Amino acid sequence: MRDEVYCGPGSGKGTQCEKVVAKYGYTHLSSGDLLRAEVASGSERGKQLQAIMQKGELVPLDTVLDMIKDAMIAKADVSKGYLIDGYPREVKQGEEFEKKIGAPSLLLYIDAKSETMVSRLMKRGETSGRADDNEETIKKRLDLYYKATEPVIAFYEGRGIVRKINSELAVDDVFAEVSKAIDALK
Ligand SMILES: Nc1nc2c(ncn2[C@@H]2O[C@H](COP(=O)(O)OP(=O)(O)OP(=O)(O)O)[C@@H](O)[C@H]2O)c(=O)[nH]1
Ligand SMILES: O=c1ccn([C@@H]2O[C@H](COP(=O)(O)OP(=O)(O)O)[C@@H](O)[C@H]2O)c(=O)[nH]1
Ligand SMILES: [Mg+2]
Repeated sequence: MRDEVYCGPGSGKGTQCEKVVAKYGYTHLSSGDLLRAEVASGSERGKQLQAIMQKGELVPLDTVLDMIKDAMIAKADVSKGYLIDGYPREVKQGEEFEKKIGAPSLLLYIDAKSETMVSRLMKRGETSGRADDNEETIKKRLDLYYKATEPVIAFYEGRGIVRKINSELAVDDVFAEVSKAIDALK
């Protein structure tokens, strides 16, 4: 079983994923976290990634797919299922994922207004230390989200696996809706 959590920057996907892992025990893979771990390692590849992420652009498709695939394989023996956070970022990435790995069973679309996403990220930026939590990069991330990433939702809507969840509510109320969507799979 494989779920994807999907939505704009700052909509709260990381927050909801943590709660899903605590309740359901899935293996959480955040493409953004995997990329940040590579940056933190100080490797040559990490330096190139940092430059892309600081600008709010997308890292090449194969790089991210390889990282996700390696992380999935590393957990294959013990995993109860995978929760993939913030991926695919563009339709082509989703197509490649299906060719190399498989099709997801549920797509959670955690939806918030763009003003909400911006204000959450600006607030998070006060303490996160993330190089991309600043006004200029947030604007680019949002633009790219609407241009490249939102079409991914339409792509999966055609398969009937999208569950849209309003994340303007308090965290626990959002999670109640997320839980319902996951329980409906069983
Ligand atoms: N009020 C409210 N705040 C939330 C909710 N979910 C997340 N937040 C806050 O919004 C900020 C962003 O949440 P994250 O879970 O880090 O967002 P994300 O979607 O993972 O964002 P990226 O890491 O940029 O992809 C955090 O500082 C949270 O405290 C929610 O449901 N309600
Ligand atoms: O599949 C991915 C996931 C992330 N990123 C890069 O990593 C950054 C942070 O991603 P994350 O999901 O952590 O945060 P978001 O942009 O959703 O706020 C993005 O802006 C991109 O530069 C990427 O290129 N491909
Ligand atoms: Mg996150």
